Amino acid sequence: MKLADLATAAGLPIPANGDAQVTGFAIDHRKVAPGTVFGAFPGTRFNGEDFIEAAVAAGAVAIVARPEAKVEGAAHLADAEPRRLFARVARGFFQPVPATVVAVTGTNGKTSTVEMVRQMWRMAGHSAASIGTLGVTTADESVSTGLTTPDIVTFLSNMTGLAREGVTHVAYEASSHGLSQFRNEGLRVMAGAFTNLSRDHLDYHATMEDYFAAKMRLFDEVVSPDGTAVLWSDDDWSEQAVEHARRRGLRLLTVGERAEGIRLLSRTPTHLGQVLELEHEGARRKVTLPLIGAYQAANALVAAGLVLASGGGAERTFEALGRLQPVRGRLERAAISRTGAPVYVDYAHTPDAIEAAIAALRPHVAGRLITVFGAGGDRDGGKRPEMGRAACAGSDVVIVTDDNPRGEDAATIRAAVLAGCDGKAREVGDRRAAIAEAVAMAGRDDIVLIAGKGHEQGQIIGRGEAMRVLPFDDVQVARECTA
Ligand SMILES: CC(=O)N[C@H]1[C@@H](OP(=O)(O)OP(=O)(O)OC[C@H]2O[C@@H](n3ccc(=O)[nH]c3=O)[C@H](O)[C@@H]2O)O[C@H](CO)[C@@H](O)[C@@H]1O[C@H](C)C(=O)N[C@@H](C)C(=O)N[C@H](CCC(=O)O)C(=O)O
Ligand SMILES: Nc1ncnc2c1ncn2[C@@H]1O[C@H](COP(=O)(O)OP(=O)(O)OP(=O)(O)O)[C@@H](O)[C@H]1O
Ligand SMILES: N[C@H](CCC[C@H](N)C(=O)O)C(=O)O
Ligand SMILES: [Mg+2]
Repeated sequence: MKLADLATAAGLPIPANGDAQVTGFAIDHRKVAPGTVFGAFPGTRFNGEDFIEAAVAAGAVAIVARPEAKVEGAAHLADAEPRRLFARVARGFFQPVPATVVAVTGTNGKTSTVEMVRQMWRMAGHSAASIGTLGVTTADESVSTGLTTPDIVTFLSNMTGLAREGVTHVAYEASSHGLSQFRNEGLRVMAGAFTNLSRDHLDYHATMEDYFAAKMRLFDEVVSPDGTAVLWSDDDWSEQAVEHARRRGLRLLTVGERAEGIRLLSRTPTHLGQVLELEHEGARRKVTLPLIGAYQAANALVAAGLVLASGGGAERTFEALGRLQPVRGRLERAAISRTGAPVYVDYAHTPDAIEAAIAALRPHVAGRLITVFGAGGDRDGGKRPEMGRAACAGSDVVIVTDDNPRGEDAATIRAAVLAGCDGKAREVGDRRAAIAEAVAMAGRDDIVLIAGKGHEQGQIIGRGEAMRVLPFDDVQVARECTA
């Protein structure tokens, strides 16, 4: 593909070396080969502009960078927001892409929702994939990418790879980091969903308003102008999210108790799931969801909204809700203790999520709810006491332990969590010992909740060069402790 063609498609003037063949795209200069378009972005640790010379020496034919960057020996594709321009230029190169793409943003529920959308599309006979925290998941396999939102080159090449394998439908998770760094765009997004907003990542975003604004880029810019916004209606931020979608002229599909699109009339927990009464386009429906918890009902309904917004028929879509499979590490029943207490593993790692996970289990607890959790290092420190408060308010016994201390002192993190606990929690730093203690004390009527790591396979210790990942899997450890 010629550089001139890509420039024209991106609405740019044709560069002097427009005849150059483009062979690939890179945002890391170490991945530049002859014919690469290199994106040079100022980042949090490095300034990519420092590597422009090296990229040109390695054969880059064009550099996407801010106007003030110094570029010699290659075309300078300039924009004040070079990450956005990079996505726009790359979209011409990464072809084909799946025809039906939808995205989900929100503090909690993204992974669950994209996975449910994938399952429902598959039930409708489509070749579907999801991309997010669990990696790239298709009907056959799940391949981890390390981050929730991979970098833009990985994102677009995954899309092309999936399209070449025949995948026609993709649901992806749009994290606030990903959205603010333009890591996931460059293709037509038919619908976008908003699940909720609550405290997280205030180490990266200055205020909740900034955090919300980052998420709203999904409706302001990423979803196609003729697309649909699917909005959970019952969150404190829902109305403002509706405003963003409306201002952009997107079609609206609200979902929830206060919604007009898919209205949740009632929700009745059963032993293994819940019965939902819904109203959609004037028709009342009863759905038996084989998953517990209000939060899983919310995610399932938002998923249904996305399936409808991408062309799914109502009958089939609502019927599919009854056949959803559990999402890994989200209220996953990992084991039953020797006394008969169920042990659940959940990925709750924000105050709101801990509250939601506890609320999901409460109707099923006859005795005590025993919660084991910790907070991650090198992440928003302010959420720690709030997580402690949420856990202690809703549980009968709380054990505070470690969860990926990363570059921080684990005891200091635990102390910050315990500061929200009013002396109600005990502290067991070693996560395996903490889980063992919870399981050992659980009687027949009790339930154990192990929160924070969900599907994760390791305990991250140290930072930078010193970082190590010690194998750790809450589900497996729960099984070992109950064996
Ligand atoms: C804070 C943050 O989000 N950083 C992400 C960001 O890095 P950055 O742009 O700041 O990169 P940088 O290291 O400062 O380098 C700047 C530029 O120079 C380039 N460079 C750098 C060094 C070099 O030798 N040569 C070179 O070309 C880099 O490729 C980069 O383009 O862009 C990188 C590529 O897209 C990401 O890998 C990186 O994620 C880091 C590793 C990370 O830990 N991110 C987490 C916080 C994250 O994004 N998490 C969210 C999920 C959060 C949630 O919803 O809970 C996610 O979406 O995964
Ligand atoms: N709709 C929801 N409302 C409140 N809490 C939720 C909701 N959905 C999920 N949660 C909580 O958040 C946890 C993580 O869910 P999930 O992985 O689907 O979210 P995510 O948005 O992908 O998270 P991350 O930002 O880490 O990628 C769940 O285990 C649960 O505790
Ligand atoms: N996407 C989230 C995952 C957090 C998971 C939790 N186990 C932790 O390490 O805090 C983050 O990177 O902030
Ligand atoms: Mg996720």
